[in-house]
Amino acid sequence: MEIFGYSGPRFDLYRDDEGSEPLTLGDGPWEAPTATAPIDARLQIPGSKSLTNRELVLSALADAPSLLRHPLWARDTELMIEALRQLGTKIVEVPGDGRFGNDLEITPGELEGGVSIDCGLAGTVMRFVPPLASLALGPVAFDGDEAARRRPMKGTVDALKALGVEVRDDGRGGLPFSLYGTGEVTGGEVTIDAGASSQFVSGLLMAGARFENGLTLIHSGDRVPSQPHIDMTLAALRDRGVEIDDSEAGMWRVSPGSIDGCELTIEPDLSNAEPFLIAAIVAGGSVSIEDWPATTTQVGSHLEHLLPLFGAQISVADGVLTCTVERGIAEGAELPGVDLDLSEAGELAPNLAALCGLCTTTSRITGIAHLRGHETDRVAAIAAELRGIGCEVTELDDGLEIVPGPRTAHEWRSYEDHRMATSGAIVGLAIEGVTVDDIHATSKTLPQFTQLWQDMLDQGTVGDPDEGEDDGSVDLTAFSI
Ligand SMILES: O=C(O)C1=C[C@@H](OP(=O)(O)O)[C@@H](O)[C@H](O)C1
Ligand SMILES: C=C(OP(=O)(O)O)C(=O)O
Repeated sequence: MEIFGYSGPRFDLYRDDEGSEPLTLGDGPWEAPTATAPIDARLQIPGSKSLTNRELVLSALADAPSLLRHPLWARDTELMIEALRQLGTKIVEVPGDGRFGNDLEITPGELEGGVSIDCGLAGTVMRFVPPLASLALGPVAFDGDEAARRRPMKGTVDALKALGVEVRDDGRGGLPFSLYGTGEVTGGEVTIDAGASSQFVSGLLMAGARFENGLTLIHSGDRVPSQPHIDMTLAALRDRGVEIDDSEAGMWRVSPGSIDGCELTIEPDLSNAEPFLIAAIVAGGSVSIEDWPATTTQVGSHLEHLLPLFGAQISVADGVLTCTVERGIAEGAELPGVDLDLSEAGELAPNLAALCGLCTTTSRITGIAHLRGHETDRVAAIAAELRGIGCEVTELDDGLEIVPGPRTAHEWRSYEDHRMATSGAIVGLAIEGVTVDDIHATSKTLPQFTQLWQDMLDQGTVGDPDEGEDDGSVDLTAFSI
């Protein structure tokens, strides 16, 4: 096969049509369980996708080995591991404490081309790996799922071209494309429009430290979304000894220099905790998440102030966050709608929108125009699926207006999007007869989703005499994608 001049072996990860293992989880629609009583559950959530994939990239760019404990094992992170291995990084699984699968030992190597990278549908792979691959010697081809070819890539591609890296593509600025690294990048100043994704900025900044003159990245255009994700990148770089000046809005200066190796434990994915915490609001009762970090760069921590807008009480004690409501929606609680600007926390929008669809008055979610370039056009997908359960939904320029409706049974579509799949599970708690067409989409970041969901419901209900007999723990190492 050939991708813009690159011809060599093609990736075969996760591709049924090319002889890889068939995917097993989502055969046919999944019947979303309905809540029959308030829940009382305590859960462990596997590692953060955003932290795992940043630390993998930084470990590959570092000048010494790193150890990542509790990395996320899911499609997005396995694609990242495979991409970095192909580019010359040694990544070895080592036994961890057994809770979340193996840990990872990463030894950076000379970056080498002559490979083809499967980005799947992972924004972090398609936006973080090309800047790193521009430091390799030789051609590197990039492609991904059909849906990935529709995701914006222009910020990354334009920046690499402006930095003098030879990129061959069809001019759309999307996948597929090939780049031809010479083993070094001079660096310097480059201006891009990062309005479509913060990941353009994050990917360039991480590799920028390794450019000969570092990188001064300037954003021109409307506001960059997902600022907390950029802050996460800056923090991860600084923790590894990289100097960055971000004192001027829309400009980041990364000084050239080495990136330290390190040992660290990946926090649980707080955005993946979201549907479980929302389940308490829908079913009633409480859901607790273990190992909730006291301080974090994860945008999922915004749930601590977002969920109270829906009547939840949030408490954190001894590293456990608990979301409690006195009366759940499924028990008849009537929640007024909300007005939310989610420009910083777009990744939380699909599940919150599902909750808005179960409120009793109109909600507006704004600041999410860029979600049209996520795994699917999430603005359109949320609108279509909420209409399916009887809501009246208007697509706004940068968001959605949701007028709740009669809560009718519906086959909720996932659109290959993990967060669309989990939002179907949320509405299913309150509406009998909801099925999710492809719950397997959750394998992108949480292959254990259905088991954890069922476990949450089985753990015992408030006032249940059997509560406590089963600790309800799910073996998080037992599932693979
Ligand atoms: O850098 C990251 O890890 C992410 C950045 C955000 O991307 P966008 O800025 O494209 O929304 C977020 O939505 C995505 O889930 C993860
Ligand atoms: C937008 C998301 O993913 P990605 O990292 O693929 O952009 C997401 O997880 O909500």
